[in-house]
Parts: sequence; C-alpha cells; structure tokens
Amino acid sequence: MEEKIEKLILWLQEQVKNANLNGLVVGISGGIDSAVVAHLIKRAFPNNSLGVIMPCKSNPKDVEDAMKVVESSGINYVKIDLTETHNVLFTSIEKELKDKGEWDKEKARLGDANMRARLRMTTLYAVANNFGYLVTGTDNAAEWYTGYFTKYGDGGVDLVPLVNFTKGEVREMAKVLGVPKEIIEKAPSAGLWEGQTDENEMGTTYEMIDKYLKGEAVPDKDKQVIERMHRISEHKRNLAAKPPKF
Ligand SMILES: Nc1ncnc2c1ncn2[C@@H]1O[C@H](COP(=O)(O)OP(=O)(O)OC[C@H]2O[C@@H]([n+]3cccc(C(=O)O)c3)[C@H](O)[C@@H]2O)[C@@H](O)[C@H]1O
Ligand SMILES: Nc1ncnc2c1ncn2[C@@H]1O[C@H](COP(=O)(O)OP(=O)(O)OP(=O)(O)O)[C@@H](O)[C@H]1O
Ligand SMILES: [Mg+2]
Repeated sequence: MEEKIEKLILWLQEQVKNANLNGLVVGISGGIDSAVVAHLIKRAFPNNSLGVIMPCKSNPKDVEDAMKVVESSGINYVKIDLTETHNVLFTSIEKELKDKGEWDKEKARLGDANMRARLRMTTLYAVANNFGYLVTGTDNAAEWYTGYFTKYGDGGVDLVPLVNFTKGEVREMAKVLGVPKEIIEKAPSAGLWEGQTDENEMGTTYEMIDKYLKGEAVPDKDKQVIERMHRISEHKRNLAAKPPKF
C-alpha cells in the first residue's frame, strides 16, 4: 500500500503541473474518503493544499470529525457554512413550484439533498479559482461503479484519485496514512438527511460491491442491485449527451 500511495502522490503532482496550476483543494466531510484525500493532497502539496469544511444543515458531529481530519493531516482549512444559502435557494424554488401546483414533496427530498452536494461543488470551484487549485474528488471504485454520487455535485470534480480503490482498500490506505481510527470505523454516510447511511440507501453493502468488483461471487440479490445501479448511472460517468452534426 505504501508504494501505491507514493505513486498516487506523484500522479497528483503531475496533474497539477500539467494543468499549470498551483495545488489541490478537497471538501472535508468527516468521512473516510475525504479524510484519505486530505492526507494525500497535503503530502503531495504541503504548502498548496486546502480542505474546505461545508456544513449544510449537517449534524455538528460531522464538523467535529472533519476537524479531527484537519488535525491528523495538518492540512490548511477553511469552514464555510452553507445552511443559510441552501435555505434561501431551496425555499424560493419550493415557493415558485408550489404556486404552480407542481411541488412534489416526496421527490423534493432528493432534490434538496442533491442541492447540498451541488452547493459544495460550487463553493469548491470558487475557492479553487481563488488559489489556482484543482478540485479533488473523493469517489472510490464502489461509488464510481454504482454511480452513488450526485451528478455535478460531489461527482463534479477535476480529479478522482481513489477511483481504482475499493472501499476496503481505502480503509487500508487510511490506516497507513494515519487517519483517526474513529473516522475509519464509522458507517459511511452521505449525510444528506438525518440518519442516512450509504448501505441502507443502496440496499447492498460495500463489502458486496468490493467483492463484485474483484470478480468474486456475490449473492444474486446483491448482484442485481449493483448491476442495476451501474446501468442507470451510466450518464453520470460521461459528459453531456451531444447530437451528431445534422
Ligand atoms: N439516462 C439519463 N441520461 C442523462 N441524464 C440523466 C439520465 N437519467 C437521469 N439523468 C439526470 O440525472 C439526474 C439524477 O442524478 P442525480 O442528480 O445525481 O441524482 P440521483 O442519482 O437520483 O441521486 C444521487 C444519489 O447519490 C447519493 N449520494 C449523493 C451525494 C453524495 C453521496 C455520498 O456517498 O456521499 C451519495 C444520494 O444519496 C442519492 O442516492 C436526473 O435529475 C437527470 O437530470
Ligand atoms: N459537510 C461537508 N463538508 C465538506 N465536504 C463535504 C461535506 N459533506 C460531503 N462533502 C464532500 O462530498 C464527498 C462525498 O461524500 P462521501 O460521503 O461519499 O465521502 P466521505 O464522507 O468522505 O466518506 P464516507 O463515504 O465514508 O461517508 C466527501 O468526500 C466530501 O469531499
Ligand atoms: Mg460521508
């Protein structure tokens, strides 16, 4: 794993050099994926890396955990609270659609959640412009394959360094990098609504997705969930659809 980490760090340095920019920024959530990326970018660019903590109606525990990652990695950081911004934008959309009689409360929950991820993306790009940094994503192989991310939200990034690592490998990497134990052990969550966990929402587990990606046998029920998620999220892994020239 040490060797893979060294190669990843060189790769990160090369990407920034090729882009003619100065360094890297990442959103730090208090979860393991962003903890690993924060440690990696701090190692790649000790003086040109930044973590952004962006609570958005979030559980205060997430900010505490994000601060543990700031401490363990030693990364420079800034905290930008998006709660008020989200309120203003979301309630104005709600009002207009309600006035038209088109408000769907059920579907709105997902729209609300995805808006949090897209506001974070917008914030990261504003910060990246300011410093001349690239925006670093945190998706691992399991999330990328299943499309378990918000299109143009946490999926809207310049680099995805963890995309070839299963969740299990990300945990292994976290240990080597010195990510705090409690961050490594907590249940993965997008934190987009109270009590959300990735595995509850997906209907399968990272253990199963990792096995599937390694070509190992998984129960039929899990295989079907994974293959369906992959199929319906194909559009997220591509740029916008273009018609041919007529
Ligand atoms: N076939 C197609 N071709 C082109 N575009 C297509 C499309 N189908 C949908 N779309 C577009 O994509 C949109 C749906 O995609 P999207 O907006 O991403 O929304 P969606 O995939 O429905 O939801 C995002 C999922 O990712 C999870 N998530 C989000 C953020 C972070 C994390 C985490 O682990 O931390 C997890 C979240 O909990 C939720 O389950 C549609 O509204 C439509 O605009
Ligand atoms: N409150 C937040 N502040 C800053 N960035 C955030 C916040 N919430 C989410 N993000 C960004 O969105 C990314 C996607 O979230 P995701 O939950 O997949 O990763 P994670 O929280 O790092 O790890 P885990 O999957 O174990 O919860 C995060 O890695 C982080 O970059
Ligand atoms: Mg998370």
